[in-house]
Amino acid sequence: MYAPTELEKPVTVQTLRKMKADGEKFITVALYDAPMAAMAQRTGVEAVLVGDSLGMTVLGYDSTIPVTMEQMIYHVEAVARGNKKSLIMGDMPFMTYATPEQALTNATRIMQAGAHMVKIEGGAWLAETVKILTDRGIPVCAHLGLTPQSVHKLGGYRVQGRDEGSAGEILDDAAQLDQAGADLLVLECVPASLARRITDSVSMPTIGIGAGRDTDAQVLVINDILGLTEQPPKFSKNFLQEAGNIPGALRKYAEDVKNGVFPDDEHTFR
Ligand SMILES: Nc1nc(=O)c2c([nH]1)NC[C@@H]1CN(c3ccc(C(=O)N[C@@H](CCC(=O)O)C(=O)O)cc3)CN21
Ligand SMILES: CC(C)C(=O)C(=O)O
Ligand SMILES: [Mg+2]
Repeated sequence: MYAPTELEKPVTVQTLRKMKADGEKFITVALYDAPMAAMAQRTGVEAVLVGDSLGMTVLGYDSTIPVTMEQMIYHVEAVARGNKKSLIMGDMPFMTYATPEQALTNATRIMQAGAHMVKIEGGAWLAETVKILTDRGIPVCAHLGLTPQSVHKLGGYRVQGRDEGSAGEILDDAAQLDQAGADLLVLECVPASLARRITDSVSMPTIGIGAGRDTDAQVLVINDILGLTEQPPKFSKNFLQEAGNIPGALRKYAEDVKNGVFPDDEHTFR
């Protein structure tokens, strides 16, 4: 059984690719401040995501749509000060990567704030942007399935890819983003079988949230791990309840992912 320990050296994209090849799960947490980022480093969390979910979890908005570049930069800087070992990913806010030119300008600012990678939501339409960013040395994490910045187009925070047609589309999007040079792929709220098919078919590591246990990694929002969310998504789990304290909750989440215990059936869509 795996027990988490402090990260010894900085985690890179290459570290995560090797873990995929070796079949070792890696841990990701979406978090927003220096002390939590430091705790993640001490707990061996390989990647931290400064998510635009901060609009909902920290700032009190109803969606991620109002989040600005200035807010993302403020929180990326805080996380980068608190953590010198995890791979730091920064979400690009709504409409800041609508064109490749906007994506270049805005990704530059996220990287200069201390991120090691940017994350963008969308499918094949982003392939050109992924190529332009990665060719210029900016690693990219793609994000498919439930893409919260499109909540008004999707009609709510709903499971995606349940019928054969939409599943095929997501599979095709993943292939095109992989081909374009994306470094990682978040799969959110998709059936476990689809996440597994994608994970087996792309070269980049996949990170699941509500995507079953067969992705290369898992991510959860720290507020959900710590039971701070009023109406938490079904796929999330309050680890503070069993652990009793905050470091213990983070450790339990990391252990359960590494040991293939989380997510179980209760936290998985079929
Ligand atoms: N605290 C928090 N956790 C998150 O995981 C998260 C955020 N905030 N904010 C940004 C997005 C929004 N996310 C969400 C929000 C709600 C559901 C949700 O309520 N889903 C339904 C499933 C509906 C269905 O079955 O189709 C659920 O009951 O979980 C899912 C993802 C994920 N992200
Ligand atoms: C839930 C994760 C994947 C995210 O995009 C965020 O925290 O903003
Ligand atoms: Mg996000």
